[in-house]
Amino acid sequence: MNHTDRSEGGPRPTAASPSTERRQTIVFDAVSVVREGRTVLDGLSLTLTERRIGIVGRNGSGKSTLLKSLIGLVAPTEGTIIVDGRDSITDARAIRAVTGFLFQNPDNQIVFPIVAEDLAFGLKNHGFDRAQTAARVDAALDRLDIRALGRRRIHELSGGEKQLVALAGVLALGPKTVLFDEPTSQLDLHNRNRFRAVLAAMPEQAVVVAHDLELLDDFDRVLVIDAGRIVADDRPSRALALYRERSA
Ligand SMILES: Nc1ncnc2c1ncn2[C@@H]1O[C@H](COP(=O)(O)OP(=O)(O)OP(=O)(O)O)[C@@H](O)[C@H]1O
Repeated sequence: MNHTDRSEGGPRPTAASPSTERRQTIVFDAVSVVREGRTVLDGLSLTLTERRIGIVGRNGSGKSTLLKSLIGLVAPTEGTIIVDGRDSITDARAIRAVTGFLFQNPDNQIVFPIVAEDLAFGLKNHGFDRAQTAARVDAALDRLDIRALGRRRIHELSGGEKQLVALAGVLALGPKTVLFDEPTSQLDLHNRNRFRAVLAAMPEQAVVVAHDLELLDDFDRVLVIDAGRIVADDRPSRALALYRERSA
């Protein structure tokens, strides 16, 4: 699965220990994104340092664009985005080396048919040797309690299993931060609960775009975005109440 910046390689993550503090400071400075004459992000200025950051908003409000801009997949038309001192455009490779991205549809991230081979492909592309790769694949599958899926064919997995495999691929690279774009959109209640537990146990920083508002209940901070602007930035209870009110 094409979890982080495989195509460009980039510096290898230096530490993967889940016990160490892993988070980055993300600074949006007057960021606007204009696409085909439409303002998608409108003058965002934000500093994000928390471990759990949620982003909510109606369809088309700019949430995915915000996530993608953080790792240089979308360039600001105006302003800058700095992640741990690195510019999202000129230093995109370095940012992606420590910032994983989990797409809405895990099928988009599949490269190899067998789960373990697919995970190994991502690691080799990041410069890990054969022994390191095998150890990291095993550790990531163990961490999510999905070792049994290692030899399975990805296209035969359920949506929930694929989502967990995709996350294993991201975590195996040792990111500081993981960006999630609607991670539970395809999951049934059981797998949602499972994903929630996995997320709660992750020491890595997480920025999560979600329509599944319950997922964000115990987050540190929630941003409500509307037409490319932040209309609330608060603890979950307050931010989500405001979002529910605006959506009624
Ligand atoms: N490359 C592009 N060219 C033109 N318009 C774009 C482009 N990328 C995004 N947009 C538009 O920008 C707006 C915001 O898109 P974005 O995907 O960020 O929304 P979102 O909040 O993630 O929506 P959803 O909840 O539906 O996933 C949409 O109206 C979309 O059509």
